[in-house]
Amino acid sequence: MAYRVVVVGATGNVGREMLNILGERQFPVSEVAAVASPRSTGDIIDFGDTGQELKVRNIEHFDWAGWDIALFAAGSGPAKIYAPMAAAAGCTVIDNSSLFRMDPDVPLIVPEVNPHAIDAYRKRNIIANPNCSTAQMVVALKPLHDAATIRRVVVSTYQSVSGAGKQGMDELFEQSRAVFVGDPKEPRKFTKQIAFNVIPHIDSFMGPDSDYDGYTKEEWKMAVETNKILDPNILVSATCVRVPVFVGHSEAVSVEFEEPLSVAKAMSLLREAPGIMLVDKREDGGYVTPVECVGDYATFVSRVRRDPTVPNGLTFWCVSDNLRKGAALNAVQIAELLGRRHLKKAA
Ligand SMILES: NC(=O)C1=CN([C@@H]2O[C@H](COP(=O)(O)OP(=O)(O)OC[C@H]3O[C@@H](n4cnc5c(N)ncnc54)[C@H](OP(=O)(O)O)[C@@H]3O)[C@@H](O)[C@H]2O)C=CC1
Ligand SMILES: N[C@@H](CC(=O)OP(=O)(O)O)C(=O)O
Repeated sequence: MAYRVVVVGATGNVGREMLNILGERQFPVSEVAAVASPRSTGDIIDFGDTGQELKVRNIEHFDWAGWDIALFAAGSGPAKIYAPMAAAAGCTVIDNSSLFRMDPDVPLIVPEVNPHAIDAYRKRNIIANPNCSTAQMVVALKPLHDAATIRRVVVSTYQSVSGAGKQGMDELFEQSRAVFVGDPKEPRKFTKQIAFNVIPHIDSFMGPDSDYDGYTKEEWKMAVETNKILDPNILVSATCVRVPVFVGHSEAVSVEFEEPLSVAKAMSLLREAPGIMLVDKREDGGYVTPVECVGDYATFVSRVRRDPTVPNGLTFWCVSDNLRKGAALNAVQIAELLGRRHLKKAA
């Protein structure tokens, strides 16, 4: 037995990676539907490297009955309309948007960190996938938190333009060319020039009624999602920055613990932890950069060192493919977890 799986937003950056990863991991599918907006109805796309082609279906006319799992990567607007529709028809939704993440009746899952929380999914038949920057950070924090209890995290992100979808990638490409040939380089998707620049602004600004006044929503999401996934007592202060990299988010993470944790112990825990690849040689090139993580499943951790400015502190660098662990891979891992723990339909 196998599942009937819908990929919503199948023509986008994340949707295409979902199809790739379903194929790569040989997820047990009996049928896959590629669904997107009416703009792409009838387009033909590949089901990863399986050799199968899929004709894109219009979400507005899609019949959710009889489908087992829907992986949504179309943003909050379509999720608000269609995820409850799919869920009510008996199709379990795994949604990549931020819409349901903080809903107390919707589990927010990173399988390496809080797999058991998935058991509450039946309340709404919806499971949320975290923000891309949160996902890679909590995978790295989990083994360290288990060993020495994290009190506070200060993180700065270096987020690639693919986090802003196809339009973000096109803007970096076109602006880079425009800089060289002297054409105008007006920002469209981003607030300022992204080519050869960095922008300390991702998502909207939080208002004065919030504890996070002056932070952006991306920075707030990193804090509250870490609390929901890992531990509500961890304090998180994030600064999220868009950088001119196509794929791969990087993070400089400083952690304060309740208990002492040596660099050697932290490295040994990270080496053994699921989803982590420790690459940490204190020499030229002994660390991972975003272009090196593209297409990989792992969250790469490098440059682990003691933070001498606090009693029990460590600082590290972490890099991951935001379209994979930050979105599509994590969603497929959730589907695998759901299958193992609840659906039990596949062989
Ligand atoms: N990129 C990332 O790192 C992360 C993304 N996400 C989430 O995934 C979503 C998709 O991201 P990404 O793939 O990068 O974005 P893209 O812009 O590359 O793709 C958007 C996809 O959504 C589809 N879509 C847009 N509007 C509708 C609609 N009204 N009904 C049905 N489908 C629609 C598009 O279809 P069409 O081609 O027909 O327009 C396309 O397939 C994001 O909005 C976000 O919620 C979450 C975490 C990380
Ligand atoms: N905001 C992320 C991608 C994303 O879509 O996040 P969210 O699903 O939390 O809105 C980025 O720009 O890199």
